[in-house]
Amino acid sequence: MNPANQRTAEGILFTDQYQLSMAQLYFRQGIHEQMAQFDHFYRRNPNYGLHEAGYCISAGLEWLVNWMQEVYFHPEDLAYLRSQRTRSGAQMFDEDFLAYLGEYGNFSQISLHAIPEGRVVHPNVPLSIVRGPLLMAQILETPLLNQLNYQTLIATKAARIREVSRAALVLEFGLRRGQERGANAGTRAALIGGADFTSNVGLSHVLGYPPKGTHAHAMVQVFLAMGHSELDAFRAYAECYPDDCLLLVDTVNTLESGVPNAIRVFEELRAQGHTPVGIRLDSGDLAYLAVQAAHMLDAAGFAQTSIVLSNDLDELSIWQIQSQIVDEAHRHAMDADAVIKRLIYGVGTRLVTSHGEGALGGVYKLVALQKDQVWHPAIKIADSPNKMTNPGLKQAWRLYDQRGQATADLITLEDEDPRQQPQITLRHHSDHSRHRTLHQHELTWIEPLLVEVLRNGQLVYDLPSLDAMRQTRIADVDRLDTGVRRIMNPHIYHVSLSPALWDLKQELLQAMGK
Ligand SMILES: Nc1ncnc2c1ncn2[C@@H]1O[C@H](COP(=O)(O)OP(=O)(O)OP(=O)(O)O)[C@@H](O)[C@H]1O
Ligand SMILES: O=P(O)(O)OC[C@H]1O[C@H](OP(=O)(O)OP(=O)(O)O)[C@H](O)[C@@H]1O
Ligand SMILES: O=C(O)c1cccnc1
Repeated sequence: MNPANQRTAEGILFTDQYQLSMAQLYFRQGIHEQMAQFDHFYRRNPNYGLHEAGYCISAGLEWLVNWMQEVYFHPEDLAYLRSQRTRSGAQMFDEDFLAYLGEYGNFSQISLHAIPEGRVVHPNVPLSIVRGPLLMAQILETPLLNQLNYQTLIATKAARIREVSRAALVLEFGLRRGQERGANAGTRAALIGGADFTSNVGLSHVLGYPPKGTHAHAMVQVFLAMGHSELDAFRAYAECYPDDCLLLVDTVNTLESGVPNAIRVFEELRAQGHTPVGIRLDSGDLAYLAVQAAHMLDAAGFAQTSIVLSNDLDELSIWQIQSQIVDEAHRHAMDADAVIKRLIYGVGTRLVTSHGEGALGGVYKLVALQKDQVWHPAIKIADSPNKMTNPGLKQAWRLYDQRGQATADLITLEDEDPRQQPQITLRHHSDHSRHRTLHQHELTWIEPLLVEVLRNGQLVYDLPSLDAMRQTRIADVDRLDTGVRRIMNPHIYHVSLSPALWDLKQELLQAMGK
């Protein structure tokens, strides 16, 4: 794509045609500046092939906000819209509408509340709430969903990989397999969700993180093709990077050639006063080979070296590898924890492509419209109770029990504050027979989840650093019951409605004859 086209495709036209069609209709009706509120939420946790996840990790907000602050209808965007024709050949978008977009077609009147990046989030809870003139709030639907859905999906996958990897480091290796440039967003989300570092150089630079990496089979193959040996290749690498020497040992034969050659080179480095970093295994039975290699490295006095494992890994294979390592280590009278602690998982394809579940189904629904200065709640009727939206202006809260563990999320109307209520009733979002009551003394903390991010287009929130987002994620995951954290068959975390919100929903449904 040439740079001019790229700006057009990634600017304000990074939306669906129907948003623009509706925008013109609102303009024609004279309701385009009527204030509207849309909630963004998802209905179920991703299912990565091991049953639904127990939670998600929110991500993508900073990039969305940056985008919203940058884009507007450039003259060439308007010229393109001017060139669009209806079936009868008439101009699709009228001049007065285009002139309006030219003057007001930006997000400077939009206010945004959102759950910060790195936080644990749950189905049906508004992750972001957009309030602003109907026309621009409508156009925002597609780009907001695009950015928040993907990064949240990948951050969640990374959190699951983090969960099973325990003390081992996780490196994100997915750039070559990601969905083209979207892989950059995937890298960022993976770092928020659980990867410790990435091999993606550009993104590491953008985020202020050191990129990490080893070497590929190609380097050893080059030496072999030139009539040299694997040992020559390793020596050349060690000479180039004496203090960063991490060798891929499976090009020829892992245990017969790769590991012994690496040990020879490590001994040479040690003799010169350098500390070798480790080896990488990229094929075969990674648990068996990791323990065998650890045994050989220990015997040669390199117990501190790392062992990187890669090859189509995901949370399930890592889980299996960790458990097999316990057995393999036992067989060699080795300390399994010590082996696991020196492991580094390089995870690419299955992380950035979210293997098992290719998309997060986040939606953006109109929940209120202002008329004559008064907000009127809106609801979307659906055949399935699960698909009915929660109407009105809202806030979301997290309730922590006596142990400080998150026990439920509660969605209330905007003017409700459960912190002021002696007892809190939690209603199931669709089943009227299911509710429970909590008293304040049963809780240690009631936390509002949404923060104000944009007020009339102005940033009013201190965007946290990547480190801060990761600390947030670690603290939030720690406050989940272990049952909710499980990577398969997790406990269902309760997301409830306040009685006032429940009543409003019922009122609207009845008014619509449901
Ligand atoms: N101990 C293990 N437990 C669970 N999965 C593993 C284990 N070791 C490797 N795997 C996974 O098994 C899959 C295939 O391993 P396999 O042994 O066929 O790799 P390979 O020999 O490198 O084959 P290929 O050359 O086709 O990549 C990979 O996804 C790898 O991550
Ligand atoms: O398996 P992933 O989780 O996607 O991790 C990234 C993979 O990319 C590389 O393989 P590739 O076959 O592309 O090149 P190589 O010659 O370096 O092995 C690397 O060896 C990993 O196996
Ligand atoms: O540095 C590595 O080992 C690496 C980087 C990208 C993909 N696979 C491996």
